[in-house]
Amino acid sequence: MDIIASVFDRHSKCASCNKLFKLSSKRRKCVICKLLYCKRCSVKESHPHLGFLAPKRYCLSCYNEQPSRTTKKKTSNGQIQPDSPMLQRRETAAEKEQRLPQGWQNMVTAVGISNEELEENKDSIVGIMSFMLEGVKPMPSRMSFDLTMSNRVQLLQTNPEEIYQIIRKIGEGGSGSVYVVKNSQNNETFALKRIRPKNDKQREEIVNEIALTVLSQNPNVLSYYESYDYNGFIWIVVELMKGNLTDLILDRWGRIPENLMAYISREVIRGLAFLHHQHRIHRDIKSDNVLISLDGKVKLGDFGYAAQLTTDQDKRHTVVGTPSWMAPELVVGSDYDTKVDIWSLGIVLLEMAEGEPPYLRENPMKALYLIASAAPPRLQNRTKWSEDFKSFVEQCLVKEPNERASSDTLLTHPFIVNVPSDAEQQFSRFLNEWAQSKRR
Ligand SMILES: Nc1ncnc2c1ncn2[C@@H]1O[C@H](COP(=O)(O)OP(=O)(O)OP(=O)(O)O)[C@@H](O)[C@H]1O
Repeated sequence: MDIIASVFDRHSKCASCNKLFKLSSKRRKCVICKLLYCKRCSVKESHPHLGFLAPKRYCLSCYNEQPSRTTKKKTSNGQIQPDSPMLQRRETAAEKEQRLPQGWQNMVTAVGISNEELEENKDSIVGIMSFMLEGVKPMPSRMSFDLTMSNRVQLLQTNPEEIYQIIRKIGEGGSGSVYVVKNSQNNETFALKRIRPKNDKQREEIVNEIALTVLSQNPNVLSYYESYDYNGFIWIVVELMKGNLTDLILDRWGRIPENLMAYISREVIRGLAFLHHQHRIHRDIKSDNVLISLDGKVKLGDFGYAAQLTTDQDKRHTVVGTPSWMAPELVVGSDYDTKVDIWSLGIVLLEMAEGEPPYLRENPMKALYLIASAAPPRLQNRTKWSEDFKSFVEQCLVKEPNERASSDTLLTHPFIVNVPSDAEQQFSRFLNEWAQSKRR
């Protein structure tokens, strides 16, 4: 009997309050410090998927010490190791609110929620907002990114011309030609980019471009279908668009209504925010790489210069891109990050308003010198444009990258928040009228 009692009626001391409690199972142990705690001095947390089948218990101090983002776990021998998201302490509404970008309230009122409703339901609205802006992925290591890349890029070795019939050539890029093609199996049309790599390095760059396109699939990024490695060429099949923003700008600059410029900017920033959340830089944002379709869609294309930041290399310093759109920190060879895309977006806005980027007519060397040394460019005609538009451009074109707005912050700027709800249809009508006028 004594033996049975000792098994079923063992008592232990709580490591926090010293109270004796009945030890019925190991679940009284804090999973972090491994000491025993009574019910009052510990927290039981359910597994997000397995629920009560796999709960974990933490003592209050280990539970509260967990920083919500980079949670670390103490092992029994006192070492610190990265932890699973499950161990993260739940953030309070006030903490969540602190993480929201400046001006988030504008975003809420823009979707028709009044200030009174916002005050009344602040906690739940803050919860929704922080969920929407969630999605910032942890930065991968070089090794894990290379592994993901090699798993996701598949180059078919068969002849693509057995499936894709070339209809006509769209254009010629620096690296290859782009064609409209028709898939003979389903009669759908696509764009096909055909490149003949000159050497192994260029081949590697093309595979990098494909990988970053594949990994960046989003409604504001050109859709990717498949690629082939056949007959000395790399063939990349992507969604067919009407053309690029440059074509529209060359014809209609200064006459694109401001609300449509805001819509185009919003779509570009949505694509950028998605890339930036994954610590990816496009590095060649310019009107040529913003593709548009007659149904009003706006997508980022050409990932030829895109780069993935990793824990091994969280900044870049290689000077790549197209001179007039390059950010000052990139031009001077300093370390740079995702903020270079924001500068380039500011230049795209100047293109839409004024027809071309600053310094386009200068010798490229002089252009780079001016970007680095002159005051940031601004919209020339100060009376023609709204305060919101001018302020938006100014927030993109800040020379100091740390002071330049991020893609998340720009999404909450009034210029973007006030984009009309039918802007996509308006843009589609505008493009169709433009296409018709060109046909005449
Ligand atoms: N998916 C697509 N749908 C429609 N047109 C496209 C598509 N992709 C590219 N184009 C057009 O084809 C032309 C050549 O594109 P490409 O990306 O090769 O040019 P590029 O940007 O000059 O190239 P690179 O940056 O490699 O020098 C451009 O006019 C571009 O707008």
